[in-house]
Amino acid sequence: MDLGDAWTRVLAGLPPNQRAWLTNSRPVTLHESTAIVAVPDDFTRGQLETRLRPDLERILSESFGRDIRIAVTVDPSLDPELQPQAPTPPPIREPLRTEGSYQPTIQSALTDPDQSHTQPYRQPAQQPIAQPPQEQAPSYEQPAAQQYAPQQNQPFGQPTQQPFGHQSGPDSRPPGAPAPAQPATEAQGEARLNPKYTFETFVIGSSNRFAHAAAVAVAEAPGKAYNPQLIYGDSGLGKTHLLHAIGHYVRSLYTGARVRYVSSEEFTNDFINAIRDDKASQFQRRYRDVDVLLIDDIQFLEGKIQTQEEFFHTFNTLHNANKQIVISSDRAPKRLEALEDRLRNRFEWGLITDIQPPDLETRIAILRKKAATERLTAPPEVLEFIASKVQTNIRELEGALIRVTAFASLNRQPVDLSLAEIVLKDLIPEGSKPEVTSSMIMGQTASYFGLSIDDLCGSSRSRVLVTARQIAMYLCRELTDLSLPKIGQQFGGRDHTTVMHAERKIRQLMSERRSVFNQVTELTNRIKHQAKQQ
Ligand SMILES: Nc1ncnc2c1ncn2[C@@H]1O[C@H](COP(=O)(O)OP(=O)(O)OP(=O)(O)O)[C@@H](O)[C@H]1O
Repeated sequence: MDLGDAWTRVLAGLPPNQRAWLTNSRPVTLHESTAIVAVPDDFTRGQLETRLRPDLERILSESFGRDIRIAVTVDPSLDPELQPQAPTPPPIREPLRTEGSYQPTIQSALTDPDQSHTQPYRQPAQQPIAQPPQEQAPSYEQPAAQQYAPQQNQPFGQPTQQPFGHQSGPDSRPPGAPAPAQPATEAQGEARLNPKYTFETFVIGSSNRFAHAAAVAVAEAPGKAYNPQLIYGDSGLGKTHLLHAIGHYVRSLYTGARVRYVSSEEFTNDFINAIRDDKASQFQRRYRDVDVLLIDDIQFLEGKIQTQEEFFHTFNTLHNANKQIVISSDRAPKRLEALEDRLRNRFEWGLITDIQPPDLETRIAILRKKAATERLTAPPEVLEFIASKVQTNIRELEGALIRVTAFASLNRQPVDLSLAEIVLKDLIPEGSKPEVTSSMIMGQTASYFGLSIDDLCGSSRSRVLVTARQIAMYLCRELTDLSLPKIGQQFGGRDHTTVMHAERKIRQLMSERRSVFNQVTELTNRIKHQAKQQ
C-alpha cells in the first residue's frame, strides 16, 4: 500500500465533521514510520496535531500494519482561495506559495541518489525549494534569497539579499558575493552560533540525509515547515552542527530574525539563576521573544521538573505564535522516559528525524572537507585510513585527523600512511572501546603534571596550571561524550565557552609545540590504559 491509498482509507474512515478538516490536505511522503501531511494553514495544522492525530495515526497504522505517526507541514498553496483565478504576470515567488514547496526537498533528499555527500551545499541553494525544478536555477552569484519575496504576516522581516553561509567567514564567500548585512561577529554573538557549523560545511550522506533535508526546509520556512523539528542520534554525529546551520541560514534569509541557540544545560542554569535573582521576566523574554529557538541536548531536562515546566510554557508560547522550535536529543522522544508526557507529546507534533553513524564514504568526505576548511594537508589514502579506523563518532574522527597532521608538522614529515598508523595505534586500540570518564582524565592529568584535582578546578592562572587544565578539558572533549557545559561544571563550574577555548587552544598548540603534543599523547595512553583496567 502506498501513502496515497492509505490516505484514501483515512478519508473514508473518519466521520464527516473530522473529514472536513482534511479537504485541502495532501499526503506528501512516507519516511520510515513518519507520514508527512501538508495542510493549507496553521489553524488546520493545530486541529490535526491535537484533535485528529489519534484517529489519523490509528487508521494509517492499520493500513500499513505497523506504527505510523504523522508530521504536519503548512503549504499555503493548498488553500483554494490562493489558487490563481486568471493569468497574471509572474509574481516574485514566496517560499510557501508555490506548488510543492518543501516536499521536493525532503522527497528528493530521500530518493535522489545523485544528491550525494560529495556535493557541496551550494546545490540546494541553486535550486531552492520554492522553485519548480523546470525553472532555470540561478547562479551562485545570484543570492538564493533574492528569489524570496517577504511573506504576508512575515514575522522575520525582509529576506536579505544574501547567499546563505556567508557567516562562515570571508573565506567561504565566493568571489563577487555581497557582504553580510550585519557584521558576522555581532550576528553570531547574539544568536550564539558557531561560524563553522553551516550547511555548507555539513556533509550529506545516507545517515543524515533526511535530518539535513528537514533542517533546510525548516530554515527556509521557519514556523511553517515542521514545528518542532526534533533531531536525535548518538553523540558526535552532527546534531549541534545542524542546529547552528539552521540558525545561520535563517539569519541569512530573513534580516532581523531573532535566533537563539541554547543547550538544555544552559537553559536550566539560566532558569535557576533567574529564580535566584528574581529575574523571571527577563528570562522569559530571552527565550520567548525569538523567532527561532534552537535547543540542544533536551535529554538533560530529564528529571528536572521545574525546568521542564518552564520549558513547557516556553514551547507553548513559541508554538502558538508560530515561532520555530528545533530540538536535539540523544534518544528518540519515546525513550526520554524521565521527561513529562506532555512535553514528549509536544515533541511528537512536529517532525522527528534521526542521524545514524556515517558510512565509510561519508566519513571520508567529512575528513576531506575538514582538511580543506582547516587547511590541513593529508593524501587520500591517509584520510581513508583514518576513516576506516574511527567509525562512530565524528568528533573523534576529526580529532584523529588533527593529531596525525599535528604530528607530521612537528616532525617536519609528510603526512603518509606509516605516520598515520603510528599516531592512531595508541589512539584507537583494537577491540572493544573502554569507557573513559572525566575523573580518570582529571586524575591522570593532575598526577602527570604534579598537581591536585583542586588545582585543576581552581582559579590559579599560572602557566603550567592553565596548560594542564586546558589539556584535561581537551581530552574530556575528545575522549568522552560529555557536553561543553558538563565539562565546564567538572572544572569548578566554568563556562562552556572556556571549554571551547581550551579545545581550540590545545588543537593549535599540538601542531606548534612538540612538548604539548607529547603530553597529550602520553596522557591519552595512560588514560586509555587505566580505562582498560577498570
Ligand atoms: N555531516 C557532517 N559533516 C561535517 N561535519 C560534521 C558532520 N557531522 C558532524 N560533524 C562534525 O562533528 C563534530 C561533532 O558534531 P556535533 O557537535 O554537531 O555532534 P552532536 O551530535 O551534537 O554531539 P553531542 O550529542 O555530543 O553534542 C563537529 O565538529 C561537527 O562539525
